[in-house]
Amino acid sequence: MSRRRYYLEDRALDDAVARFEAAIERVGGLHPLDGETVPLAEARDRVTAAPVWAARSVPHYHAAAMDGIAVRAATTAGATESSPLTLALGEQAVWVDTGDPMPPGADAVVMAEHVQVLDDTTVAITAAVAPWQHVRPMGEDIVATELVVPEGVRLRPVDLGAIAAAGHATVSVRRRPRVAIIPTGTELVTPEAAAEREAIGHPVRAGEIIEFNSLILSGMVEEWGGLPTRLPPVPDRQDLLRAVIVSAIDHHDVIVVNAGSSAGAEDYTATVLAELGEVAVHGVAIRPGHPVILGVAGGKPALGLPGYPVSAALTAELFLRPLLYRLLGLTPPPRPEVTATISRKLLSPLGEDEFVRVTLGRVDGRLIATPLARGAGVVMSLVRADGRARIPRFSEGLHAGAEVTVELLRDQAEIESTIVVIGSHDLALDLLASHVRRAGRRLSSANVGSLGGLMALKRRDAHLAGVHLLDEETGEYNASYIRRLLPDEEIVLVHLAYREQGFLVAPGNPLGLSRLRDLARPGVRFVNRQRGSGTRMLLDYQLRLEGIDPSAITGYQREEFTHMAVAAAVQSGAADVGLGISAAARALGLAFIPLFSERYDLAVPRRHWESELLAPLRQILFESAYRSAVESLGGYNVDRMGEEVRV
Ligand SMILES: Nc1nc2c(c(=O)[nH]1)N[C@H]1C(S)=C(S)[C@@H](COP(=O)(O)OP(=O)(O)OC[C@H]3O[C@@H](n4cnc5c(N)ncnc54)[C@H](O)[C@@H]3O)O[C@H]1N2
Ligand code: MOO
Repeated sequence: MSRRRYYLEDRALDDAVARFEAAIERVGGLHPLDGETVPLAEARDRVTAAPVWAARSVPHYHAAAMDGIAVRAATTAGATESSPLTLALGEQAVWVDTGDPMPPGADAVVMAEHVQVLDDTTVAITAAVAPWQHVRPMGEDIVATELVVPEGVRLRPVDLGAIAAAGHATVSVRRRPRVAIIPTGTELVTPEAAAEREAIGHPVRAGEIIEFNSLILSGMVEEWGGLPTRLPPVPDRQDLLRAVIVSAIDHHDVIVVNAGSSAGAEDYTATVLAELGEVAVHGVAIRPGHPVILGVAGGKPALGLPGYPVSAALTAELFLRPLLYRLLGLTPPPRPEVTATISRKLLSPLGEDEFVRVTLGRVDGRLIATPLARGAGVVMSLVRADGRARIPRFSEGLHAGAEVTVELLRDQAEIESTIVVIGSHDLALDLLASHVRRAGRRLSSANVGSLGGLMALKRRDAHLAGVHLLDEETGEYNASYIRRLLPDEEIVLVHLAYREQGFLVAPGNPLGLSRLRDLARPGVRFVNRQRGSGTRMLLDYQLRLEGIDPSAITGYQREEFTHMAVAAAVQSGAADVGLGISAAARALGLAFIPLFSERYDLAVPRRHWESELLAPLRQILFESAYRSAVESLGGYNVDRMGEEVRV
């Protein structure tokens, strides 16, 4: 068996699009789909297939616009507060309500406020009216035959209202492009099957993956106006994949196969599409999304999107979205763009257009773009993204502080209400993000460690930093670092919580570990955190206090980079004990032996601390709802939350 059948191409993005279009032309091209008539109540977001002309006028008769008396304007001349004019009811004046048809001969309405009833047959008016005053003449709103909405409009609620007013009960809209979404991969388990298995104690195993790309892709198709069919995952077998695609071709306008796009032994997408039509492109010089396949199958456009979720979503946006718009007779609208300052250096390979997801927030008047994780498998980078920066293929990247154009993926108003937090990550901060939302703020946090957070404050890239830095000389938290790193800034150091650090051990604590000194016991295998991490500083400080020699600890040299990695080492049995937070123990079902309490603070430049933007946050720190939510995370003490600490 040859594992690598061929090498992927490296087509430039515009060249790839041109080849894809040429292949579609060869099978007859893409034409706007036929119109279909639908009831107005079902037509929201659909695209008009023809102009809508008014079948009648609105209003379709002259209508009183106020409650009062309908009159001939000429008969009211000279009436004022001081010299009222008497009119005979029935002859010169007729009572009308707003919306009533005007009686024959009347051309204006005197508002009830200017009418005094003298007796059953006469009224006095205290104001004159001009012709057509307080009347909505026929056709004021819509004139029969006028254009209500043109062809190619995505119908909004107000459009539907106007179409109904203009005398229609239905509207002709383009048929929605039907898109077959075919996830492939023997390892895929539907979310429903995974939940059922979890419930009966057979959770998904290593190597099995919950199938979620089809949810992302079908949601995107719907947003773009298409009608997705999410097919069940197809195992990696060429005959099965072929059969599913063949049957999908008959009932769909576009075929999307997800995964099996690269050069693995079980990547059949390109082979099958080539059998059923033509592969015009396999491999585009973009990142992520490189192995994308573009072609036709059974006379329909067919795409093989890479399996990694970020790659799948990006290639759908680049190559599928324009197709759907064309089938709807539309040009895809460009996304709104902003210019932002990139907060970190971004290296990008020459030769590829790279699309980097960023978060955005306005700090000191500048829009700051912070790059998110770049891995194509990190779906959370899509969840967190506020925008997407494109690093062109002839660029090697951006230096920190450079200007970058960002396509917006979120409403700009929401971005403007964002509190930017950079620093050490903590669950209490995640909870804070939920609580500030109720006050109309958004908290976006980037995890770069405590020192990184303080450096971000120095560069004015963040509103605040989450920090837990132990001064190993004095045992003091945070203040000395702030004095040293930010000597020119007035920083408010606000206490958030004490959080427990302790041993992460196997359930039941089989080795009976309870004190720091136990790490030096023979036969105990430790797993350490990397130098520079807050947890490592805490360990080294405590070892020194207790006079324990690190070289007596088996495994002291073995370093992991996160709490979760330490917990995983203990869970797998590769180590007996590590130092970390209780949340990591809980996540992997380990036991937790609390040992120390470390202080986690927020460092906030005073001008931000006192800003309108942070006002809700200042308040939330004193609300029992937030405090008790943090406490129920377990392993936190919130007694001094909100206290300002001397720097
Ligand atoms: N030797 C090479 N290996 C890879 C290359 C390459 O050029 N040469 N390209 C890499 C790149 S870049 C990408 S992107 C991926 C694309 O791979 P496939 O399209 O063949 O996809 P899979 O390998 O089947 O899956 C990748 C990854 O994504 C998960 N996945 C797949 N489908 C779904 C789904 N519907 N829902 C959720 N997750 C899904 C899958 O389990 C894998 O973890 O190839 C690289 N390798
Ligand atoms: O090009 Mo792949 O799509 O980066 O992960």
